[in-house]
Amino acid sequence: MDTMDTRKEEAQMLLSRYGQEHLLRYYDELDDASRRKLISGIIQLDLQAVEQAWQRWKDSPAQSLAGMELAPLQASSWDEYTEEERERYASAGWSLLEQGKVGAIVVAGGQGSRLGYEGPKGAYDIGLPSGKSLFQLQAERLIHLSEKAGKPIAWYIMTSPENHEQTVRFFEQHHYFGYPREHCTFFVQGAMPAIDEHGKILMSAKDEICLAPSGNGDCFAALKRTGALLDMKRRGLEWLFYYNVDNALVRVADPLFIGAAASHPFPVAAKSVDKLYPEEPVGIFCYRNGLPSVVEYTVIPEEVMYAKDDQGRLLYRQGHISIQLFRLDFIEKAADLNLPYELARKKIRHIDASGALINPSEPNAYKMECFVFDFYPAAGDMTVWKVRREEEFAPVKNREGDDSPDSARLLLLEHHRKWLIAAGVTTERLGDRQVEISPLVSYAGEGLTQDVLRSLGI
Ligand SMILES: CC(=O)N[C@H]1[C@@H](OP(=O)(O)OP(=O)(O)OC[C@H]2O[C@@H](n3ccc(=O)[nH]c3=O)[C@H](O)[C@@H]2O)O[C@H](CO)[C@@H](O)[C@@H]1O
Repeated sequence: MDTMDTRKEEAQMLLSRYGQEHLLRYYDELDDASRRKLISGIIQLDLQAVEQAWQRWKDSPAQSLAGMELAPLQASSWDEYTEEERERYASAGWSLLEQGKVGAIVVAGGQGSRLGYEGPKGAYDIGLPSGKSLFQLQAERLIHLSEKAGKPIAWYIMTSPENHEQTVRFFEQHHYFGYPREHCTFFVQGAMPAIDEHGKILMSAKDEICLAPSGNGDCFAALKRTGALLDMKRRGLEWLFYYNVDNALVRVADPLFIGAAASHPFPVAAKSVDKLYPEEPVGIFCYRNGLPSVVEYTVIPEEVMYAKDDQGRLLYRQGHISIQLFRLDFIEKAADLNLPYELARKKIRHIDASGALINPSEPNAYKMECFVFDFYPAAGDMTVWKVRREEEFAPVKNREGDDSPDSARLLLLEHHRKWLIAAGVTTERLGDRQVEISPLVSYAGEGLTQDVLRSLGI
């Protein structure tokens, strides 16, 4: 028996243990190169994890809440602190930045399918007068802080197998937006197979398994696998600022947040906003069996979604905006935790048993993802600060309407208008002009002197 046959037999045995033999359905039709490709794709699958996720889902789709005691998580607001306290936190944050102890990680491996954009989401131009992409806005905010701090901020960019090359090329084409290249680390997350309604793994071609990025919860394990975690340790980082690629207003590496988190004993801190309405598509912060958690918006049961407190406000109103700080010792532990995979119903292109391509217009199968917030319980407890939505949260998720490029652009421009008014510019002088202020000029509205305003043509 030649080696190819042996490898096929190995794959067959493995597959039959998990009821996935159909993946070899086309094997005999394939040429040698395709056979090799298919077998190596099969060998790399974590079939046990697929099986576990499927069983869990089948037994109880809203599994995460079964048998759990739920309680709301209260968030503090910056407004509850005195000016003095806020200054103390901000200066603690600056001190950590000046010592180079804070890095930033952007999770940018997602597919952006709701936006209907094929490229990496961070490359998206939301139509600002400057034409800056989301990545550029983030890079310039970090550059601004690191110049003030006099220390570089190590920036880690998580991509997925399907958008890695495009992402790196985008950065190269734009000369890293002026970011010092040696402080920019790209690392690739993992992928998991898509499955159908019966838990069977789908194929995207006769020699190819249908894979999708395995969720942002892979970030810490991927940091470890790729050596990026070692890089963090070498640099002496103590905290990592985590954020979604799609928030046009994110205050990357916010010194106030860093200082506040570092002044508390917990290894995880997060920002939240008050939910606008019960069905708003954001996860909700809560305690589950006494541990800090997030219930994702896709699985919030109605009785939780609409529950009110005695003042008539939403009981579970702290919306998760995916802005976190993680202490490095926590990340090291988290990198070895196996988070459960959740199933998400999506439109997935694949081939059927006859080899015909299925290109669905409605969700037809499941992707498997693990979520970063599933690490929160492991922290024991965490601090959450409520921030002003109009200052820090402008997500770009949908093609149009709420949470779209248009809504994010308007929020950002409105925010900058407020900065100008706070700097003394009258509304008469501004008129209906839309002025965009470069993050290189101002990080959060500071520094808008008369000279700067003149240079902006105001
Ligand atoms: C799972 C998760 O985080 N959900 C949060 C996410 O929802 P949302 O529905 O946006 O979650 P997505 O999983 O689509 O994406 C969140 C972020 O994770 C990245 N990503 C996603 C999948 C993947 O395999 N790899 C990867 O890097 C995406 O590029 C994006 O930056 O943001 C909302 C705020 O805007 C929060 O209220 C949700 O609780």
